[in-house]
Amino acid sequence: MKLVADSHIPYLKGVFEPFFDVEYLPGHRINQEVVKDADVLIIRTRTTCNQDLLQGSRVKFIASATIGYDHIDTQYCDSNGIRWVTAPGCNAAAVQQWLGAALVKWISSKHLNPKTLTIGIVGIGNVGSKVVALGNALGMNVVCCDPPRAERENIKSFVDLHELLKVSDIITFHVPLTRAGNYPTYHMLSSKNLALCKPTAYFLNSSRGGVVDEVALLSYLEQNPNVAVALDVWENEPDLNLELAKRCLVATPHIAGYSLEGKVMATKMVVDAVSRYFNLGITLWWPTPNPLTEKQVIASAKNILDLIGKTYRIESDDIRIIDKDFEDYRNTYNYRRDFTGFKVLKIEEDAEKVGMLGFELG
Ligand SMILES: NC(=O)C1=CN([C@@H]2O[C@H](COP(=O)(O)OP(=O)(O)OC[C@H]3O[C@@H](n4cnc5c(N)ncnc54)[C@H](O)[C@@H]3O)[C@@H](O)[C@H]2O)C=CC1
Ligand SMILES: O=C(O)C(=O)[C@H](O)COP(=O)(O)O
Repeated sequence: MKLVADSHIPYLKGVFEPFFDVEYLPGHRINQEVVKDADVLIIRTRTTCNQDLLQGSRVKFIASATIGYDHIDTQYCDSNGIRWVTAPGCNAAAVQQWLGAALVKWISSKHLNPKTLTIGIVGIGNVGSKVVALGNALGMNVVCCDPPRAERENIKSFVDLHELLKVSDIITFHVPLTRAGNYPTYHMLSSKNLALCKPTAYFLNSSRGGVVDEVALLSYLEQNPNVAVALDVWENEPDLNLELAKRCLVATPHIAGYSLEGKVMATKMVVDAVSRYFNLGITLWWPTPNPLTEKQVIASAKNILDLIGKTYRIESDDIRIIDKDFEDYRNTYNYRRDFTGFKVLKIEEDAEKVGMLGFELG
């Protein structure tokens, strides 16, 4: 059997060679020709798995080493007997850290007190829940919107999107990109919705580019100079809306999820999934040596904001200073450690909140 894998999934090489003919290719080069005699695909966001790619192939199993799956035509797969899986939650802590670092940058540049701010979180899944914890740890007023969950779980404390947009100082999106269903997210930050927001708000998007209408956001920014924006995801990656990027406080090339922990976990989840599906007997797989066994040590921090800043300087990933193109930067990224990769020896304030964010205190 043949397995085709994205060559930029770390720690995968060697794992499946005893069981399959394995071919590694950059995600965008996994095309119909390559896939036609493949049985398994292990992919990232860079391979669009739809009828064009899959029709006439032998593929029966697709594992994506990602949280999001808008690059998979799930309907086509389901109706053609192709099983597909993802890696839910794998890099949620990395996105939480990106968000934290983007908040630190805004709060410190404006000399704000986090305790006076309301954070509106859209999408309370694996990532959104970690952002709730972050907001709570910073003493913010936290407002949540997730209509699918509110409906399914009868949650009364969630508000609707319009309400969230009106009351929030910080508005952050953690939803899948969807164009159909009862609650589509495509362009949910539209010019109509922007008009409801405070003219001093901070908008953050680390979910998918299409969630924000970039044309509407740019024009809103031009009319509201006190608005701030942090974007990690873009409508036409890797082609950027450079005008919008120029006006952002934070502009990064889709690396919010790029922690060492997130990447190891994503690979582990796809390895386990392929092993289970094909009964390969690979159990308790971790890379050897496991790069996560050693934590990085932070000797001391003043408070949570200082601690976050010590784990990640988001400026270093700014699209306007990096000397590589978008995809090259991602493909050669030096995966950072997220909060779970740090041990904190001493913190002057907020010690009781450190554990809430996944740090080890010791
Ligand atoms: N920038 C990056 O590197 C990364 C981006 N992502 C993106 O973040 C998204 C969210 O990730 P997770 O939290 O792990 O996904 P998740 O599936 O755990 O949670 C998504 C939540 O959004 C909710 N939702 C769906 N439609 C909604 C709507 N119209 N309004 C409000 N809420 C809605 C769902 O009910 C669910 O609770 C992923 O789908 C992915 O596209 C994920 C990881 C890394
Ligand atoms: O997990 C997701 O969803 C993401 O957006 C990833 O962080 C992006 O990862 P790649 O598959 O593009 O490496």
